[in-house]
Amino acid sequence: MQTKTSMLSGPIIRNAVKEAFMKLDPRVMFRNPILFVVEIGFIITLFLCFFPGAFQGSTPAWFNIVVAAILLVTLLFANFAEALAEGRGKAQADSLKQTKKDIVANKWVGGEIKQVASTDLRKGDIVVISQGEMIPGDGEVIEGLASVDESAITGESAPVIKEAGGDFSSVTGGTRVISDQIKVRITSDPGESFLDRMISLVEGAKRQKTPNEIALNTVLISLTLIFLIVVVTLPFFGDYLNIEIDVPVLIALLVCLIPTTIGGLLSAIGIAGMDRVTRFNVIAMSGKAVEAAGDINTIILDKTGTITYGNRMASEFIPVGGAKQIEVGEWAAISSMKDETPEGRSVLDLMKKLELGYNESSASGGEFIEFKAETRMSGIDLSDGRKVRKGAVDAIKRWVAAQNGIMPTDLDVAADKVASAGGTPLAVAVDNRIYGVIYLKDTVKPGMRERFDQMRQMGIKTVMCTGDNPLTAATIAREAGVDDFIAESKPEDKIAVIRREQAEGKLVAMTGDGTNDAPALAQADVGIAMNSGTVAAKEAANMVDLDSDPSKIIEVVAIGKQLLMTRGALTTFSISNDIAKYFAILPAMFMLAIPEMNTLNVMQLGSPMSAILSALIFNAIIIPLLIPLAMKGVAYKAVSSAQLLKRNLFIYGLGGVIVPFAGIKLIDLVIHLWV
Ligand SMILES: Nc1ncnc2c1ncn2[C@@H]1O[C@H](COP(=O)(O)OP(=O)(O)OP(=O)(O)O)[C@@H](O)[C@H]1O
Ligand SMILES: [K+]
Ligand SMILES: [Mg+2]
Repeated sequence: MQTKTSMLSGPIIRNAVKEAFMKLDPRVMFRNPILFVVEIGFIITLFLCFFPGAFQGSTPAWFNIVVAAILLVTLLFANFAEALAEGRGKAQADSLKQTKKDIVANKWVGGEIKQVASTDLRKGDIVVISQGEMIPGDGEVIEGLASVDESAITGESAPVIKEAGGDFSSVTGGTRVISDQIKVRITSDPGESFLDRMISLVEGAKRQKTPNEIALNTVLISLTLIFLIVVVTLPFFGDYLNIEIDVPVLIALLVCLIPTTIGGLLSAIGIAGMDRVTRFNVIAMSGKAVEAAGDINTIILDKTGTITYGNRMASEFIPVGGAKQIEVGEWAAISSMKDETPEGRSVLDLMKKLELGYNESSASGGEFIEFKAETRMSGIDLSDGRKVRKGAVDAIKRWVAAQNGIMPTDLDVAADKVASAGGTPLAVAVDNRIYGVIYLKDTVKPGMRERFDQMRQMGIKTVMCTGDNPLTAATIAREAGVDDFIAESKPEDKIAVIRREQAEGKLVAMTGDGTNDAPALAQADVGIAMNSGTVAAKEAANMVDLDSDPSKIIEVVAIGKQLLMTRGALTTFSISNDIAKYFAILPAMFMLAIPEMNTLNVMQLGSPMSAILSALIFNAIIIPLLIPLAMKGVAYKAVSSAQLLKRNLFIYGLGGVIVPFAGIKLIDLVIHLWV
């Protein structure tokens, strides 16, 4: 993202203060029933400030004024928390909007270029973009190759190559072509582009409560209702016992008992969680996706490029069946002349490094066979009829066997040697003869084992899916420390793994970038597409990683977990707080009516009135005090959910009881000087 808005910049705070007042509008307040109850309490006490005797109460006017003031401040604090969380998103949206300028697009109509406004482009339109021009909308390159500056979207200044066909064909509106020319088919209608979606997401325009949030809200509202009923019926008991209970005191009791703390912070926690993902350069299409990430049981990972660096480089030609090393190199090179994959290019690099030559002209007139994940082979059909292939050893064996070829006895030994070192063996064959093996070297990224250990401690299973052979897969799986692996898998096998896990009731996350990953990305509960990937992948996924770093899935899960933990911790804290306040206020209430009941004053508070006001003040100031925690998230540790629950219940449950006792006592010591 272009702007990394700091957490608390001046304008954001100023704006949040203003918003806090605007949100007092009952029509806005109504959406948060807990705070709405507080607002009604405020209105009643405000009325009592002017007509203290209206409900035959005996509390003095000054007491009513102070209660009304504290209630107002409580509302403002809660509104401020939400506005602050929203503010950062708005600031980001503003800078994105600047990227989204209306420009003139060169539309390709019937072989001619027509200039139209970018806002008039529709799905299916073809546009031509040349060096220096802005790409007018999201689309897919259908012709040509260009380097594109995507820094406006990704914040990454290095240009990326976009070309027709393959996994690097998608372009985003608002990015700039910095060399060459491409023809692009537009894939989104006005207002529905990636940038549009990003803006409305960070702006919170589309922010909907997630199912988890709705469930928690329902519990909190039920609690509020129960306390409301309890408090409303109290005066009747009072009448029966001949005790007069004043309305402002009842309101103070109610506000202290209902979960105002979590009610005030709940939406801030949700917004901040999404914001953390955004700052991490991942665009989540919904809050639900972020939460689902926190509940993930299984992560499906690619081997190449995710667990390993993925720059698989040819490092050795190993001859088999009596062939010579130069022959292996020669055929490997010929099969790679038009193979634009990193693997293919590395074969030609190795030839240069070994100073081996080959007859390039023998390929002329031949038909190149592109690498496909389905066939796991690439090569060329020469004009003289010979067919040259390189590819996964089992795939080449099958291809050669189909032509009644013979298997060199030392082939498996050579392949296994490469595979057991964690490398990928590619067999090289011409028609029915296998010449040897190319050793593709790849390295496991550092720190993977620690990350997978953490995942395991969190109770998450990691499954590596790879098109590679079982031995290579096993070696890398062991080295990286994943729980399980699937070798020789075709793209459709990924979707099968996901379905199998989901059938066991598990939530599954995966990353992908190709069009053939799209169904699996859609099937997964959390699908993270790489920004460099195809339009299909990005549309199927519910998150897009702007940095195109597939291993980020691990952090996204951590952020989701942290969001759920923060919500749980603050809910626990809020509810145990309310219990503590009960012990401060209830005795005070009865003492106010029957001064002889001093034994009830367990907290030894100064006077009944200062007890009530202290509890109410504490109830208000705990909200801003917890804003940093709500926004930053609780400290995160990789342990199982059960352990987490125990730990959080202990810290936030016990803390939630102790902190208000201490806080209320402290406030009472100060205000008792006057009250
Ligand atoms: N350029 C290529 N030419 C021929 N065969 C290749 C080429 N690239 C890869 N292969 C073979 O095809 C197999 C599948 O490749 P693919 O890229 O689909 O999966 P992978 O990279 O091994 O696994 P992952 O899913 O972890 O990325 C590889 O294991 C390799 O044996
Ligand atoms: K409360
Ligand atoms: Mg791959």
